Amino acid sequence: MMALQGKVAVVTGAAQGLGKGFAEILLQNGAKVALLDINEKAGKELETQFNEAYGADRTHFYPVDVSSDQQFKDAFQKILSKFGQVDIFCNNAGIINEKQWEKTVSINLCGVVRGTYLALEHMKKENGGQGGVIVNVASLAGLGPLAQTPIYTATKFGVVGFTRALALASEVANYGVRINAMCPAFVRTPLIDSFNSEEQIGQFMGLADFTRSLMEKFPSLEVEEVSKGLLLLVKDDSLNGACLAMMRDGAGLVSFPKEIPKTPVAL
Ligand SMILES: NC(=O)C1=CN([C@@H]2O[C@H](COP(=O)(O)OP(=O)(O)OC[C@H]3O[C@@H](n4cnc5c(N)ncnc54)[C@H](O)[C@@H]3O)[C@@H](O)[C@H]2O)C=CC1
Ligand SMILES: CCCCCC(=O)/C=C/C=C\C=C\C=C\[C@@H](O)[C@@H](O)CCCC(=O)O
Repeated sequence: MMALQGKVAVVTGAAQGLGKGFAEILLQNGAKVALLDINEKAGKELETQFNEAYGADRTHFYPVDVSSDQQFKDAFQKILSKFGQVDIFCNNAGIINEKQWEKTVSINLCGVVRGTYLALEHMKKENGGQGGVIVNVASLAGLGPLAQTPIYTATKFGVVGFTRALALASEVANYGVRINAMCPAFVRTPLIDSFNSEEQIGQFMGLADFTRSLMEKFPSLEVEEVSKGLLLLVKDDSLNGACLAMMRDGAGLVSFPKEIPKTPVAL
């Protein structure tokens, strides 16, 4: 089990919702945490709140839009200057916007790739790094489709595929870095109200009742429950390439088939 005392973590989308919960559980377990978010006001307020609760200088906020390569790189350098190292990197920032779908891809998928490559470059043993762990936040919609949000679904499938491929690369090439994904069902944060917003859902607003019925099948989780899942993926040294599915009736590591199950067809 990885001990978190003295480790340095980075969490994107940390100003509210799941990111805030992830940052807090890492602080509670002894890590120092760099908070990254596009929302400067909420981020700075959270920095003050966390430093008061967990000790001065345990947390620092960096304003970053994860769709900007430059902002991400600049912030990473500043984090290294302040904290000296990065051991844990949680790519959590994500949005739902089916109308501005290229923006959604740039944040939800490209943002995860940007953060992961920055972290990997620093952590990889072949670069003289100390190893570490990366956790990418996908969704249950990265394992099965959410009809109302095809672009969001595509980005989350992308996060799962990217995480699994890179985890395999890390194992084969011995990077010394573990890369895992989280796939929670609905979680009580401001994001779940998106299904009712024409601005975010656009042409798929007619499917709101379909999402509502899915929410009855998968009742909302609390941020604190999902945060325990992050802690498991960070601490358990045996987990690389793991996808943790989380639902109200239980959490579990997803078993992916070694062979593709298929029904034969005549060609
Ligand atoms: N709430 C839910 O039901 C579920 C959420 N997720 C995923 O969890 C992650 C976090 O979502 P929530 O906390 O629910 O959402 P949220 O909307 O409450 O928080 C998202 C945070 O990300 C920040 N953010 C947005 N765009 C950004 C950008 N370009 N650069 C940096 N920060 C940015 C926001 O300012 C906000 O602080 C997302 O990746 C989401 O897809 C996964 C499954 C379920
Ligand atoms: C519109 C609000 C979205 C909030 C953010 C989010 O990512 C929430 C996802 C929640 C659930 C997605 C579920 C998708 C499920 C289906 O594809 C289903 O077939 C998966 C089956 C899993 C099972 O074991 O039953």
